[in-house]
Amino acid sequence: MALETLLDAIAEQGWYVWDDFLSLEQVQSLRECVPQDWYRARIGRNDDLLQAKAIRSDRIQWLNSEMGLPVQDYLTRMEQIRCEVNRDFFMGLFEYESHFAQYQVGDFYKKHLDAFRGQENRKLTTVFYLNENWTEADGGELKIYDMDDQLIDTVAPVAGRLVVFLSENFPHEVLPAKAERMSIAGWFRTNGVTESRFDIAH
Ligand SMILES: O=C(O)CCC(=O)C(=O)O
Ligand SMILES: [Fe+2]
Repeated sequence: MALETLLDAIAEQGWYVWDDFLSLEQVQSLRECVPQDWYRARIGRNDDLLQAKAIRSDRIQWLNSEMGLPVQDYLTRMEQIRCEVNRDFFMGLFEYESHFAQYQVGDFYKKHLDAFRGQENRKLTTVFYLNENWTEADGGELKIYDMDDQLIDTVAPVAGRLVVFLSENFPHEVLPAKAERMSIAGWFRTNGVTESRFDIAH
């Protein structure tokens, strides 16, 4: 069962690429839920926009279950992963936040860690790709590094593929897209302390 393979890989190496997590049909119905009103992505809760633009240039829209059944189904699958990971690793993952991301031609996301300062409660990252007919000429690969800055893998953003990794352990970057690139990025979070404040649901 694929979920067990994911859990084994997280235990052994901390990351996993799950091909055909969803079928092309499911990808298509998710794409139909993608909203039109995008806004510029930020890099933290309190960052300034100019600084953010130098680091990432994609546009995002946070997922919510009112976007339709395919989105609800996606969130249900993430909930299953959350429960299994908690059962196996006692990670205490508390909730999941996720957004659609749209990279237009030239858009990128420079190397970063998802668990940024002041928000160390992002523990497990997921990225799901919605790009049918992706070819190498379309760019936008995800490069994953270890903490010694050694390249671990270069992942093509092909439709149906889910990438999962420990948020605190793997710097990564998105190479400039040469064609429109769509994804759902998400994070399982623990309850925690944010900027020295007890933070029960943020
Ligand atoms: O889209 C990707 O491949 C990764 C996106 C990412 O790193 C992020 O949104 O934090
Ligand atoms: Fe990231």
